[in-house]
Amino acid sequence: MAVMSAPVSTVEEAVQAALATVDDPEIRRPITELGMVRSAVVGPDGLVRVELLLTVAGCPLRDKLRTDITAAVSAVPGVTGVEIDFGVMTPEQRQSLQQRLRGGGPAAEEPVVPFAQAGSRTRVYAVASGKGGVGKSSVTVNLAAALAAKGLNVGVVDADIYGHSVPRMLGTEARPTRVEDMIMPPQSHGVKIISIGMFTDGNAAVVWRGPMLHRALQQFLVDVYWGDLDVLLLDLPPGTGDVAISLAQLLPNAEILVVTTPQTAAAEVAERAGAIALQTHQRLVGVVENMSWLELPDGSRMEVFGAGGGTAVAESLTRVVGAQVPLLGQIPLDTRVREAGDRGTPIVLADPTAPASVALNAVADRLAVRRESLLGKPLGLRPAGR
Ligand SMILES: Nc1ncnc2c1ncn2[C@@H]1O[C@H](COP(=O)(O)OP(=O)(O)OP(=O)(O)O)[C@@H](O)[C@H]1O
Repeated sequence: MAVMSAPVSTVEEAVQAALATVDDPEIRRPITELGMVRSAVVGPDGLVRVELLLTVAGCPLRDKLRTDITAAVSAVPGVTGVEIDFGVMTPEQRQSLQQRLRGGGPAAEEPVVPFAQAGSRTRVYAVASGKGGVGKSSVTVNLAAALAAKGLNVGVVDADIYGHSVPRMLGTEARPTRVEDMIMPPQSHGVKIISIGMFTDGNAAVVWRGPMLHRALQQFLVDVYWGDLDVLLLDLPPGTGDVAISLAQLLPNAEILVVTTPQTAAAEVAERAGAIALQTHQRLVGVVENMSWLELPDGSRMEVFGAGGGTAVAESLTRVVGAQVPLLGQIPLDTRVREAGDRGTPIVLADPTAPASVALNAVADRLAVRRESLLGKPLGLRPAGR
């Protein structure tokens, strides 16, 4: 009995379906949806020729695309081999991709910050500290990694003009790529990252004056393709300055998370952060005390930097703003926090059972709650007994 080969159209459909499972590594949407598959032809011998259009010439992720496409298409029954020809999108094709990513509409006249729109479901947290070196960036990257590990879509804007240590702490040296005037953020440990350091060559000390900084921040929020984020964290420079004011203008709905050590001149920090929040009408989501104590081998705690700073800041802020500002957590001093950061894998991922990780995860849990109000929304209740 002759063996019937599957009709070609079916194989072609299956190849299309297989291609639709391949995401562009940067944009994280199916290549078929992005208009990147120019053609996919199945030859009579079962050899599939795919013509793929890259968004930019010399796309660094070309090999990854090749591997992913080959794996997906080879798995289709009837396919004997896969050949991929790479081309590059024309400016028109890139423009139409950009429009598709922006939701169909033409580019707006006025830059629109998606997270500041009324319907935005993204919770925005600006992580601030009174002074440098208290572990603001460490807290930011650990919260980001913890939230991503919980399955949330998370982005981080590293706006710390003095430090920009976020990419290193999250283990990426990748540079963002551009599609027309959209910027694709690198991703690491499931977190999308844009850092002010990615736009300055090497470690060149750049003097960021107010207007320039405002434009940079605006670009990070408007031109970066963040996709649908659940949480956006911003690592602010220490102290209060131009960035805080820009932030308030660009993201009036951002909530401020204050990081302090037990020793910090609590009243002073609280007063300053509180005054800014009052001026800008931003909500203070809470205080994280970092470097709270060092656990000694006998289980006792050594309070290296004193005690009570976090509570004092939270109480003082509560008084200043007239609304409850909670102490969200106390993170112990632990050399593993620094080592994990230096290695590019935050401690919440590298050593999830360490007390510092447990404390950071508990803070992340409190921040993970969706901003959506329940008013007028279906509650999705299940029948009793299920
Ligand atoms: N809980 C902790 N235990 C041990 N080391 C820590 C802890 N938190 C932060 N560190 C270390 O302290 C140093 C300063 O932390 P980090 O860079 O996060 O602070 P920062 O407030 O963001 O500083 P800046 O704003 O000056 O960049 C880093 O080397 C970091 O690894």
